[in-house]
Amino acid sequence: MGGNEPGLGDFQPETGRLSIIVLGASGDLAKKKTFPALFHLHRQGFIESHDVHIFGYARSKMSDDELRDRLRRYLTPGKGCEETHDEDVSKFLPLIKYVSGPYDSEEGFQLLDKEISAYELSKDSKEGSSRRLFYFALPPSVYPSVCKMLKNFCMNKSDLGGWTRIVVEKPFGRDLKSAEELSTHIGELFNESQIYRIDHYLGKELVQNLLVLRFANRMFVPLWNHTNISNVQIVFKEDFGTEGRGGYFDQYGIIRDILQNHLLQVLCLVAMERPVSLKPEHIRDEKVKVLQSVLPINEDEVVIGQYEGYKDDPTVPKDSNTPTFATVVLRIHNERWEGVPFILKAGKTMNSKKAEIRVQFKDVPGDIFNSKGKGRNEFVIRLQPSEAIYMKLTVKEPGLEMKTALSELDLSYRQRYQEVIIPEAYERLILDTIRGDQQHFVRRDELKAAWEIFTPLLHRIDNNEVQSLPYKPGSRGPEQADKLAEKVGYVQTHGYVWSTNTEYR
Ligand SMILES: NC(=O)C1=CN([C@@H]2O[C@H](COP(=O)(O)OP(=O)(O)OC[C@H]3O[C@@H](n4cnc5c(N)ncnc54)[C@H](OP(=O)(O)O)[C@@H]3O)[C@@H](O)[C@H]2O)C=CC1
Ligand SMILES: O=C1O[C@H](COP(=O)(O)O)[C@@H](O)[C@H](O)[C@H]1O
Repeated sequence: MGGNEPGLGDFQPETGRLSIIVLGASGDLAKKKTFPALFHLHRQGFIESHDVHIFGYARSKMSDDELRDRLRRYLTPGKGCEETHDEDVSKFLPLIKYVSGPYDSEEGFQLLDKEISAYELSKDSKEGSSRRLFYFALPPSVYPSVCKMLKNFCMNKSDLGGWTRIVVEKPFGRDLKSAEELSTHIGELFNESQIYRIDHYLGKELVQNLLVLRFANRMFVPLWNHTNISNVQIVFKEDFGTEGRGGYFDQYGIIRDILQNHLLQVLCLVAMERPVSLKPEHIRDEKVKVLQSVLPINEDEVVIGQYEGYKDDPTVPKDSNTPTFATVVLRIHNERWEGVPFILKAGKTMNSKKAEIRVQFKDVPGDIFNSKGKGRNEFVIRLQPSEAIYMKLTVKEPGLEMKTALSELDLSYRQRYQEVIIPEAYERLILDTIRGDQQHFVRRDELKAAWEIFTPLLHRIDNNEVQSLPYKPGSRGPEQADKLAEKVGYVQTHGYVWSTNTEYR
């Protein structure tokens, strides 16, 4: 296969030029996420002007300068880089060249290859030593034709230590069958080691911290199981709706958009066993085992909802049953997690914007302080906004009396790491792709196992056999969802006040 991947152990220094090709360069993802991530990598010196060229490819007709002008306003200064920003932008934008063409035309991709080769040769790069990274900022419907075109016309030629890698975005299929068809198709053209299935939640700072927290802290090791943990919630909330993306969103819904990928990936990292090492395959092996241990979803442990006003969007069908909210309880059938509900919850147009993992511990047996009902121990990892890790503990209230209260051990990143710039998820993941590290990407068997979990439920929703309940924009979602969480064991803390600062609420 053109563009071989060196195997572990036969490392070859990378000397060839790097071309990063953003397919779908005129689109939303490209301008909001992909190009800004490349800009920040360039600004920090992770990709350098003498070594890299960036190509945008899309159907729209425009010049290099038109694309650069479009992108300019999305390139925001990093923390502390305000003064050099204009200079940073003026060094970055000239690296971008635009090629226009359809996604299924030989001529378009031949032209793209010609432009990439011309750049490589202009830099004295030997044929076969060049590195080509194709980023699919595209709808999945065109993946098959684009993969075929790349394979036929745009691969790194021969085998002098160069490579060709593709980064594919979600949605990767609509269900098990379509995802497997897509995987088979792409798998016939590219090796698994060339395919980087991106899930940007795996690039978030606190998601990357999960393995360290779990496996580098002795105090968690004996506690992390069904003997001590009552339930785990993994929550994603947005306080805005589909905002003009209604037509797109309606084909997928919140389960395909958030639960099947982002929240399930987080669940894997919370629930997996200790990997043999940090090698990508060892980590991914353990994640697959978790997914394969998830029991079929019980519909009594599902609440789906749709916010009122969703169907006012003219691109959404008037009879749509697509959920914009879902709470789904997953149960992992293994020695560690038997009996512990993993409550996955996601919603649009909710009362707040946040993503967090909340591990709730069981009540203390033989409690002598009568503290039951005042709140349980919780270990909370807030992924966003304002990254934080905190632990809710029962302590003695200061004073002469022996009264207990809930307080916290608090690691707020903004206070603790004041000078640190936390990289954007996309920045980190693109850099991983350049470095050939697949640890934070989804392997084919993981993807399959993830679709196996949700496909039966999704088909029933698609067939209107499970109904979305209405909920008010700005609310907590259908009240049945809170009732479900309570039924499976979550105990809400009443009256706990952490701070008067409303920023976090
Ligand atoms: N370092 C930091 O930044 C720290 C911040 N804090 C802040 O203090 C505040 C309180 O902390 P904490 O208790 O952890 O978080 P919250 O008060 O946000 O929520 C506690 C839990 O109660 C749930 N809940 C809220 N209302 C209801 C309801 N009506 N029915 C059922 N469940 C409900 C929440 O669910 P849901 O997720 O669905 O809303 C969440 O799981 C938060 O704003 C938190 O961010 C606390 C400690 C440290
Ligand atoms: O993948 C998606 O994620 C975003 C939310 O990402 P975040 O990093 O801001 O949490 C969501 O808005 C979008 O619907 C979904 O497709």
